[in-house]
Amino acid sequence: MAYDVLRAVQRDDAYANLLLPTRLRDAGMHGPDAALATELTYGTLRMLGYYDAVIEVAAGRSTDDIDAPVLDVLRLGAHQLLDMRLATHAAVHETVELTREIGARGASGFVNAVLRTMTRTDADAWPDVASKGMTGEDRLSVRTSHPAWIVRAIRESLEAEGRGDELEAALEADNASPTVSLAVLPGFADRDDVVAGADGTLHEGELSPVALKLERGNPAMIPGVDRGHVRVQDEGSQLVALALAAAAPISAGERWLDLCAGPGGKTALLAAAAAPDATVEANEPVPARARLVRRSVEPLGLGVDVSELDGREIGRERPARYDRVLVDAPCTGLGALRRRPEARWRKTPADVAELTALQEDLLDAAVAALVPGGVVAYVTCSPHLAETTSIVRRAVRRRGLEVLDAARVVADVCSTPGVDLPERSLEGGSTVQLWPHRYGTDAMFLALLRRPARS
Ligand SMILES: C[S@@+](CC[C@H](N)C(=O)[O-])C[C@H]1O[C@@H](n2cnc3c(N)ncnc32)[C@H](O)[C@@H]1O
Repeated sequence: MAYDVLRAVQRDDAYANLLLPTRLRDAGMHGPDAALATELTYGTLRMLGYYDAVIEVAAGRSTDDIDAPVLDVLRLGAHQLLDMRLATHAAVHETVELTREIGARGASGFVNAVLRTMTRTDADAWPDVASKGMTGEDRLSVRTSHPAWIVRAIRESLEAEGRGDELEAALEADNASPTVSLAVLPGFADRDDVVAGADGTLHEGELSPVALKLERGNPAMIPGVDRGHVRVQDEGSQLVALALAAAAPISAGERWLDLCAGPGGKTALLAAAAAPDATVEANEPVPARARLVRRSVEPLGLGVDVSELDGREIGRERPARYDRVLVDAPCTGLGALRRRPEARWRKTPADVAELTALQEDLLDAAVAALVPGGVVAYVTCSPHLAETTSIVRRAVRRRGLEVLDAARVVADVCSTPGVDLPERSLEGGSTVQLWPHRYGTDAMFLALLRRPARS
C-alpha cells in the first residue's frame, strides 16, 4: 500500500494525506498495520531527497538513471533500513520481493545489491557519507531532506529575528510527525471538562488558551468532537484567530469577515470567540471548500453566512463594511511541511512569485473592506519573508496602515504567562512568526494592521 501511494504521488501528483486514509479504509486496515503503512509512506516521502542522495552513492549512479518504480522501491527500502531500523534481512527481503511483485523482476538483483551496500555503512554514518564534500545550505539540504531554496527561505526568516543558529533544528522539526492538537470552542465546551472526560490521554496546550494536546489515541473519541465543539486544529492556527479577536475590545454589533475561509477551521473558532457581540461572515471562492466551511460552522448555530467571491473583489463588492477581517492567505505552506510530506518536493520558487501577487491583492482588498479604524489580521502558514513581512511592509506604505503590536496581543492571549515569543519589529509595531521547533506549532505568521481612522 505504501508503494502504491508513493507511486501515485510521484506519477499522478496525488496527495498522500488524502489518498492514504482512503486506501486504508478501503482495505479495512487498522491498528499496527495502518500505523506501519502510514510511517512507511509519510516517512519515505519526507526523506526522499536524503534517500535519493544515499541511493546515488550506494548504486553508483544518478537516480535519473533508475526506473521510477524501482527507485520508489529503493526509497521504501532505504526508509526501513535507515530510519525505521528494521531487521536488515527482513527489510532487504521484503523490498526485493516488492520489486518482483511490481513486475520488475529483472531489477531485483540490482535492488538487492543497492540495499546490501546501504547496510554496510552504519545508518548514523550515512548523513556524512551522503553529504561528503558539501558545505552550508547544500549540506543541510541533503541531510535534512529539503530542497535548497526552502533551506534558504527558512534561514532568511530565522535570521530576520536573530535566530539563524536554529536553522538545523527548524529543518529537522519538519521531519517529525506533529502531536495532534485540538481546539475547544469557547462558549461551546469547557477545556477542563474535556480533559477530565478523556482518561488521561489529553493535556492542555501551553500557547493557546483553548488548546488540548492528544498524547495517543483517536481524536474522534474525545468528548465534544462528535458535536463539533472540539476540533483538531494546530495550536498556531488557534492563536492567530484568537489574536484577531483580542486585537481590540469587542463592541456590540461588530461585523467580522474570514476572507479566505476554506475549509473553515479558523472561521469556527473566530465565530465562537466573536459571539455574542460580533457576527462573522466567511468567504471562500472554491465551491467544494465553501461547502466545507458551511459544514464547519453548522454545529455552532451562529448563522455564519458563507459567500463564494474571489477575495480580490471584496473591497469593491463590500467597501468599508467590516470591523475585522482575517486574511489567511493562500501560501506556499512552507510552515506546514510536517503535515504534507510531499509538499516540499512539489513547490517551486515560481509558486512564491505567483502567490505573493495574490497575497498582495487580497490584503489590499481586505483593507478596502474595513471600516476606518478596523483591523485586518494577515496570516500565512509560511515563514517565507516574501510572503510575510515583505507583503505587510508594502501594504503599510501603500495604505498608510498602523502596525499593531501583534507580539503583545499574542503574548496576552497565551495560556502560559511569559512565553518567549520571537517578535519582529516592523514599522512601529510587531509581527509574530511561530516555529515548529520552538513551539510545536506550524510556522504561522501574523500581522495585525489597522486602517487609519480617516481614510
Ligand atoms: C490557507 S487556506 C485557509 C485556511 C482556513 N482559514 C482554515 O483555517 O481552515 C487559503 C484559502 O484561500 C482560498 N483562496 C484561494 N484564492 C482565493 C481568492 N482569490 N480569494 C479568496 N480566497 C482564496 C483557498 O481556496 C484556500 O481555501
